[in-house]
Amino acid sequence: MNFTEWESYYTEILNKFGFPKEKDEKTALWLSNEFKKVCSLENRNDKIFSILEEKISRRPVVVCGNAPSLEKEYIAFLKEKSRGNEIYIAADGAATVLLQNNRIPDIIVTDLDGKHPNDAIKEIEAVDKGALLLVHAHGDNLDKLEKYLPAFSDKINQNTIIPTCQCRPPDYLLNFGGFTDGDRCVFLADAFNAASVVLIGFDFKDPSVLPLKKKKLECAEKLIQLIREKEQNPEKIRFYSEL
Ligand SMILES: Nc1ncnc2c1ncn2[C@@H]1O[C@H](COP(=O)(O)OP(=O)(O)OP(=O)(O)O)[C@@H](O)[C@H]1O
Ligand SMILES: Nc1nc2c(c(=O)[nH]1)N=C(CO)CN2
Repeated sequence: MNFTEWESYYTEILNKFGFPKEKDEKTALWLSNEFKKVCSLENRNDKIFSILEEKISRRPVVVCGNAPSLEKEYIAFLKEKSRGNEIYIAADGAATVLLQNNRIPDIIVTDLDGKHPNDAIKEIEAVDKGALLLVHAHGDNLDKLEKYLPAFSDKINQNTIIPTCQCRPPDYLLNFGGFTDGDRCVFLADAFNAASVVLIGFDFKDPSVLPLKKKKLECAEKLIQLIREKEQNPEKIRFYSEL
């Protein structure tokens, strides 16, 4: 979804959470400047788009959310449903769970704000092993970006680290739509025309989450539903429980 289409959903989310747009824009600009220091803007978006297209287009995709059910569903998916040719897109802390199960995610979508402090360290490890990292700027993660971005500095120039935001994107940043890391994985797969998307590790009724996370998960559920309704083929995006 491009920004023009995304903007009305974005405004609704800002109002729902009381997040100021200016704070999102400030972090996005900071991230843009970090990229400006080390790489040229010329042809950059073309390169990034072709990298993502090569990874995702016409491929079966497994999107991994980080609900407590993730590990069990991953093991069951591998045993019972996988054809062995899927690419894995992990939402933030889901990357840690995949790594613990000997799977390097192909792509990680993160705001570096996962529930375990170790998640960002594991994401750095996954990038060293070949994962692409979509690193997200929003109004409440500037501190995390400042802390962890230096660990990726040698990769910024190699198009392995792709900066994203939820506001209107400044130079270098991309916005495919979506809010939480998990639903943004689905927006990404949809933007690059995945052949199919299976979601594992999504539990919108998880009783263990705190109220703010619960509210964020409500948004994630609605946004995933929105993408599913836009899809001409209703079978294309399915939760594990629907397989
Ligand atoms: N029950 C759940 N608990 C946590 N995450 C879930 C759950 N169900 C789905 N998810 C998805 O997994 C993603 C990754 O969650 P994680 O807790 O690792 O990161 P997070 O940085 O806290 O997520 P976010 O910042 O997007 O809220 C979430 O963005 C959400 O979309
Ligand atoms: N400003 C702001 N934006 C967000 C936030 C957040 O806490 N603040 N959290 C998100 C997913 O957790 C996504 N976007």
